[in-house]
Amino acid sequence: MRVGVVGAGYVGLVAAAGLALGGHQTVIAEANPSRLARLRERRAPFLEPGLDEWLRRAGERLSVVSSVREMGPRDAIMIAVGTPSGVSGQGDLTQVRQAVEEVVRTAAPGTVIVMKSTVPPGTGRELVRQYVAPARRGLAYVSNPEFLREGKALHDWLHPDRIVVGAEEAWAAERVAELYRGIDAPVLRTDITSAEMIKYAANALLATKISFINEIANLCELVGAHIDDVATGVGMDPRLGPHFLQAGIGYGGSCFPKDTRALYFTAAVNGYAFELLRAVIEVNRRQRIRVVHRLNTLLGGLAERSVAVLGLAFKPGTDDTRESPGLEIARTLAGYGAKVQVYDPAAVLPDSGGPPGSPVVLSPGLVRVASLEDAVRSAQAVVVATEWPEFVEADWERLYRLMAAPRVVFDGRNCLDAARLAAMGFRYVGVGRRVAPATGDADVAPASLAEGTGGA
Ligand SMILES: NC(=O)c1ccc[n+]([C@@H]2O[C@H](COP(=O)([O-])OP(=O)(O)OC[C@H]3O[C@@H](n4cnc5c(N)ncnc54)[C@H](O)[C@@H]3O)[C@@H](O)[C@H]2O)c1
Ligand SMILES: O=c1ccn([C@@H]2O[C@H](COP(=O)(O)OP(=O)(O)O[C@H]3O[C@H](CO)[C@@H](O)[C@H](O)[C@H]3O)[C@@H](O)[C@H]2O)c(=O)[nH]1
Repeated sequence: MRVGVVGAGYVGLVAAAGLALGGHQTVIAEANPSRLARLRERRAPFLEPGLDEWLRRAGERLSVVSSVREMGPRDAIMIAVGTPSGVSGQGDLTQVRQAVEEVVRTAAPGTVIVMKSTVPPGTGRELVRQYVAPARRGLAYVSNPEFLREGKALHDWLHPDRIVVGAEEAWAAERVAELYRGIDAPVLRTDITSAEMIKYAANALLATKISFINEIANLCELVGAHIDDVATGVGMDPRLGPHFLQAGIGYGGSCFPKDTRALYFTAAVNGYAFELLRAVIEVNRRQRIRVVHRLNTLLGGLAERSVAVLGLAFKPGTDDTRESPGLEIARTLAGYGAKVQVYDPAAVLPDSGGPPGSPVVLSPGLVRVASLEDAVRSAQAVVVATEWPEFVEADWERLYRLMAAPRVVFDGRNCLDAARLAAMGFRYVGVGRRVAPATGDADVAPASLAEGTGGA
């Protein structure tokens, strides 16, 4: 088939490369000049393991243009543009509206418009009414939400749990299912609005699991239970499952924060107060503040204290810093007068042009440094915000020597060996984790259990 893709973000680019490798003649339109330049060199404009290789392998079957009108006639055009949070938390549909308008204006009769962007339930119906139906050119609109994860996007493209196709016309749904020929996954046919809702409900439920386990972890600290064992035991029930029960400083990224807010907003404008989702969002916000509260207690204040924050990417395996917990915590600490050094092996900050080779001052009191050692040197406390292997496998004895007293390690991802670090003399603090007191250091466990547990 001749396929077009609008927008070369994670979803658009992975889809375009995947469709080309699946045998479709694919053209991708990207409006951002720097992203476009990278694509023309067959390089992905962001970190996604294996994607450069896919772009090379796609060869002639994948071409790159700067706008929708250069695409030529297509059987299907996928829209994969951004849907960020608007000022009130609603899904900002500016890019989507513009893309749909361009497609409707230029597409050949009979083109199927495939919505890959995450748009609030009800959006597709409105777009059809406003743009697609009045064009009267036999265009069809299909909702086809995407469930891939950053860092594992190629695997997820090839092995999706399901392909959701929300359509009014059977021929259009069949054409979309045909795009995925060769991919072994169940195809779920629904109406447009239900397909849109599936995407939000899935993300909201995953976010709920995270906030739930974080609240259980906070409670573990108060009653003296160990979240690692609790999560393992809970996850052994197949009705609950072991996934998304990792306690820590909460979820970040380009999807969960904005999609939970957008669903909450959609409920609100439809006259429904989605209380459970409100709590999920609030718990996630507090989880980040708790770190600041805990350090404030353990360091006897924050002003002039030296803190290293390790991890700016919202999770390992990506360079994406959208809604990064580490970045927010670092900014908050600096705002309270701490001297904060941040380090991340891959993260790209939009305003500083990428990973630095030398220290970059991000704002007063907040410096991004180029190595783990530089970050922790003279730091009184370290916050592990992203569980990069470089941090998990670090020589913590060496880091101990570089740091200054009281050598607090706040393990925001529960990814370090708590007992080992405590035995080395660190003041280890996890999220819902009990630490056995090291010999001769009996205050480690009570301190990590007793302080900062009030829901900041
Ligand atoms: N990032 C993910 O892991 C993920 C996973 C599933 C779903 N989604 C959803 O997919 C959508 C895209 O998110 P993303 O993170 O992949 O992308 P993104 O927001 O990083 O990038 C979107 C791209 O579209 C381009 N663009 C916007 N309007 C355009 C136009 N008219 N013509 C050409 N290019 C245009 C922008 O320049 C930008 O490069 C969002 O709705 C998101 O919620 C994202
Ligand atoms: O048990 C867990 C699991 C995840 N996280 C955090 O949750 C965030 C999101 O993680 P993940 O889901 O792996 O990353 P994304 O790439 O944002 O993918 C999510 O968001 C995408 C965009 O909608 C969806 O397509 C995916 O299915 C959905 O997993 C990250 O900050 C993680 O650190 C936790 O705190 N605890």
